[in-house]
Amino acid sequence: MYLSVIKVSVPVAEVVGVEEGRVEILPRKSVEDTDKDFTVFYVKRSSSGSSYGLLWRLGRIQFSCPSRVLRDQWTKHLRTALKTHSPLRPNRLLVFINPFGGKKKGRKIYHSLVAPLFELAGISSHVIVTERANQARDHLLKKDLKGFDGVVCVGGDGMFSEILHGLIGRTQQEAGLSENDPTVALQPCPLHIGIIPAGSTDCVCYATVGVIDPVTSALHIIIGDSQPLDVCSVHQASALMRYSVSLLGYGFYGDVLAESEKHRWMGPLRYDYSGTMVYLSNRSYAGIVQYLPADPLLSSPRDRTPSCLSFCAFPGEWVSVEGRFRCVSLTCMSSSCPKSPLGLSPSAHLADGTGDLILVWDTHPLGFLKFLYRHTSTQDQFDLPFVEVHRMHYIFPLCNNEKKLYIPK
Ligand SMILES: Nc1ncnc2c1ncn2[C@@H]1O[C@H](COP(=O)(O)OP(=O)(O)OP(=O)(O)O)[C@@H](O)[C@H]1O
Repeated sequence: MYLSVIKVSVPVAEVVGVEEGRVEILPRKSVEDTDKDFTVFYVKRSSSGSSYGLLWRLGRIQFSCPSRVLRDQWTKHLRTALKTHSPLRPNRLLVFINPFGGKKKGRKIYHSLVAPLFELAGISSHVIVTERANQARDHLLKKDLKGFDGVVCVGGDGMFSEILHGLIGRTQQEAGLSENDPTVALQPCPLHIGIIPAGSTDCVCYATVGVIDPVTSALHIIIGDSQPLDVCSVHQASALMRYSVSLLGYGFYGDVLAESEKHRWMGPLRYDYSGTMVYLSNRSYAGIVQYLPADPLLSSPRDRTPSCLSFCAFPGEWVSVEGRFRCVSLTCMSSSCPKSPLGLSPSAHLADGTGDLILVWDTHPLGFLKFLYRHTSTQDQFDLPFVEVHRMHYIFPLCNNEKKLYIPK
């Protein structure tokens, strides 16, 4: 008889938890309370599908010791090692669940897939299921947040945006800074935001984690992973309108997002429906766009580089363009999602202080359809004569009265 030995090596930083006995956590918890055994749970990279290594699962290895005393020593030392080697792991989290996001499965996703993992990792969580829009934002602006290491959002991009506004606003309030002044240097938020995807597009989750999968996101939160993000602020007449990390759109995308809000009852399908309706209306929009370009020697939207994490400022000259556009879009990240795997701007950086400005000049409907269609494949959507893309630091979109810049909620 041959015995095959499988060697598994796991960095301590990726151990999720240690339990006495023979224990199973997902899909259901089961415990066989034996004296000499213990189970180690860890982050296991899944090899399924195209997202190799991005999809994370809960790995599990059982160990048997010659005695209970030795078993207890092992579990004690492993738990201590987890504390000392992973100081960035959260201990206490504030969780907001939007029960109406996406396919309305937020509560189920959290309680069946995420809560058991948090419990295994020794994380205590205070869960709030929202009863109205902006409840999470208001809570973060006004309530006591002492003792929390982070905020978890169970929902989609709209819910993430609420939490972003709440945390940025609270941090500036406490620092005595005015968010209405576009020249003020805002304070970074001390609390991290974790996203458990349960929305319709989950674009922020996809662009930062690489997959839309609640278990993967929960494991990233547990081991204290973090990813800085550029946040763009939009001001009008000396007042803050919104913060955004993904798409700000004038023209086609702006209209699709605005239209889709009217058909929320359709769930995720509302984007396909609204996209078709707005495309069929075949509109173009007049406007003037002024922007401050980023240094092209440092990075460009077409250099196909992976995202960088450093801030790079460039004191360049303002550029102004005017005419009729199909759409003017600004994105601070690739804005990729399952419908558009490479996103609006595939080489956009997540945290370098720049955004990508995409100008699509007025063109015939079939040309525009070609541009839209290329977002669903790996074809270069910028390689069309009526499309321009620029990496920039600041923008002044001066739209005419026809349409306003659409800023997602
Ligand atoms: N209890 C609630 N009732 C109604 N609206 C809510 C509630 N809680 C949150 N919201 C609002 O619902 C909006 C949409 O939520 P969410 O982003 O979670 O789902 P989605 O719109 O389906 O997904 P995506 O934004 O990814 O397309 C958010 O703007 C949020 O402010």
